[in-house]
Amino acid sequence: MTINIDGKALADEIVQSVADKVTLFKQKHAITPGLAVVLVGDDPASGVYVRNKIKRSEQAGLRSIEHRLSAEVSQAELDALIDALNQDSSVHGILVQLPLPSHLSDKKVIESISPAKDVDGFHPTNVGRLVTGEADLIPCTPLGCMMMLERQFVDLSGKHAVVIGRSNIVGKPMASLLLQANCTVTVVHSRTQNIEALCREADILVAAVGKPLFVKESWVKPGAVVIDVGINAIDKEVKRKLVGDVDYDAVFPHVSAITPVPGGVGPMTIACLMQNTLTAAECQLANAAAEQSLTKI
Ligand SMILES: NC(=O)C1=CN([C@@H]2O[C@H](COP(=O)(O)OP(=O)(O)OC[C@H]3O[C@@H](n4cnc5c(N)ncnc54)[C@H](OP(=O)(O)O)[C@@H]3O)[C@@H](O)[C@H]2O)C=CC1
Ligand SMILES: Nc1nc(=O)c2c([nH]1)NC[C@@H]1CN(c3ccc(C(=O)N[C@@H](CCC(=O)O)C(=O)O)cc3)C=[N+]21
Ligand SMILES: [Mg+2]
Repeated sequence: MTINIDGKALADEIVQSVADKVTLFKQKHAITPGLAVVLVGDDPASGVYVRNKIKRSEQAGLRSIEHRLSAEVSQAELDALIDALNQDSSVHGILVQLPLPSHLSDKKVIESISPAKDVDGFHPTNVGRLVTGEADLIPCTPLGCMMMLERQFVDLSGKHAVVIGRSNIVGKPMASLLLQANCTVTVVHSRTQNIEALCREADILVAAVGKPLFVKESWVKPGAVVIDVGINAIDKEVKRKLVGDVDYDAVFPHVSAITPVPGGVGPMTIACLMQNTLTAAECQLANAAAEQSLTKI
């Protein structure tokens, strides 16, 4: 019997546990953790994502602040906004929705966010800490995938994990976390030879390709656990439909567990964003307290 890994249900649990911790945090410090989301332009696909973020922030008891900028905003204007958010002590987390329009630099923006407020975990400082295993802020999508895997396995140690995709936001951090969890990790990408055979070796297969229904049943080892990160909008009889990078129906009978799309990794990403916002607020308060006690000496 194959298990459908219900990301929505697990996300509900995580958001509830964040909400409980936020209640305690507010009682103790009289501060509400704040998350600032910056959206440039109006990409229709980001609409649902942003609505879900706002809904989840409310459930978690966080303050969510939105900044919607025109698609024509200049790099200097965007830099000024991020600077202001870095300075604003009521903002604990900053997320700039990527990718940005082509006249703006993703890299420049990522590097301008204070590492302490970088709830995406994309700043080079946080990427370095992730690789050395000492990160507080871990990229939300890979973190959500790890939580689902940890539910599925007693121990990830020694499992062969194959990650399809090597982007900075999903594939690379995912590979780092799996390695940290003592998996043997293979990363495959568009230049990989014999990709199907490599994937068929996987005990854990993580697909982050961005190609609808890319992974077929012949790509999976019987009994494998499959995590489908892909979110691809396809048009089906006028209605927009979301499908993953994995051909769920074809793969399902052969594997021991698989995440659906929608309702899998997506909701977990947002739940982890809530958790990272609380973590960021906790770390900022602890750092402020440490600085205070230093100035007293
Ligand atoms: N559920 C969630 O919360 C999130 C979902 N996503 C979704 O995950 C998917 C991946 O996102 P992201 O990592 O940003 O995508 P990118 O486009 O940045 O990266 C895709 C990766 O897949 C590889 N790839 C592309 N084509 C092939 C191929 N034919 N064979 C093998 N490898 C290939 C690329 O290889 P190369 O490097 O050689 O070009 C690249 O490394 C998308 O569908 C995205 O929408 C993304 C973020 C969050
Ligand atoms: N700085 C930055 N950080 C990100 O984390 C980031 C980003 N930019 N840019 C875009 C991608 C994509 N992404 C998604 C998160 C949740 C869902 C999600 O909740 N999906 C729901 C369904 C949504 C629907 O119904 O359309 C699901 O899969 O069930 C989708 C996509 C985060 N990203
Ligand atoms: Mg760009």
